Amino acid sequence: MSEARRQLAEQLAEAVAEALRSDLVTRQRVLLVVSGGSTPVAFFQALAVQQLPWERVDITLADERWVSEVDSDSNARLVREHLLQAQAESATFFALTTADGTPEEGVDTLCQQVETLAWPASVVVLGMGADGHTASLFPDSRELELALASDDALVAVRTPSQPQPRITLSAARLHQARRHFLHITGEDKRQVLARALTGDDVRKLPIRAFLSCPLAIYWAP
Ligand SMILES: O=C(O)[C@H](O)[C@@H](O)[C@H](O)[C@H](O)COP(=O)(O)O
Repeated sequence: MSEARRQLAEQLAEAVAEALRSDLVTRQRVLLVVSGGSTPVAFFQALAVQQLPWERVDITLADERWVSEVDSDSNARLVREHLLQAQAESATFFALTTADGTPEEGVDTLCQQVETLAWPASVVVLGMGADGHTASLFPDSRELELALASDDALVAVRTPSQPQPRITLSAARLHQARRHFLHITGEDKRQVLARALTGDDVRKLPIRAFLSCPLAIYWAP
């Protein structure tokens, strides 16, 4: 990893930890929503060693691949291996899968259970793909319009560009947060973000759904 990306991960971890500490002054419990993929690993590792009352922190995912938690593609596995460690080990993690065979079968149960978390989230940390997707709001997904419009907390998603079915927090639920961060790296994603900032069709670049509210963009080359 480049020094710039390591510094970015550290700075994002410090900002997220400070946001959680600030909300913990007035709230008994707080919620952190994180994204999966490959970018967050260094951020997770830097956040895990931050000093704060992690036993009062709920953590869940912005989205999940509908796979077993032992699968290398599992975002829950990524969180358990890199974030629920060190000081952050005592946080409460809410995974976005059930024993059901498909997200369509599990989504209603998860929609009920997810309400037990400390909404509105103190922090949502979004990633972004080269196609402008964020969470599992994919431009080529049949469920994109539903996920952009639904008031449900979670939506089951299938998309040709991804090997597994997915479940995602809806845009509405992702918007229900006090702070939003976008964590991206590299020139390709910088160019996609630049396009997203200049256009308005959210169906082509779903990250646009989060460009009309304050968004702290953490980018490094
Ligand atoms: O489940 C996921 O894949 C993530 O939640 C997804 O939205 C991710 O943030 C982007 O795909 C970027 O992924 P990378 O960090 O691997 O580029």
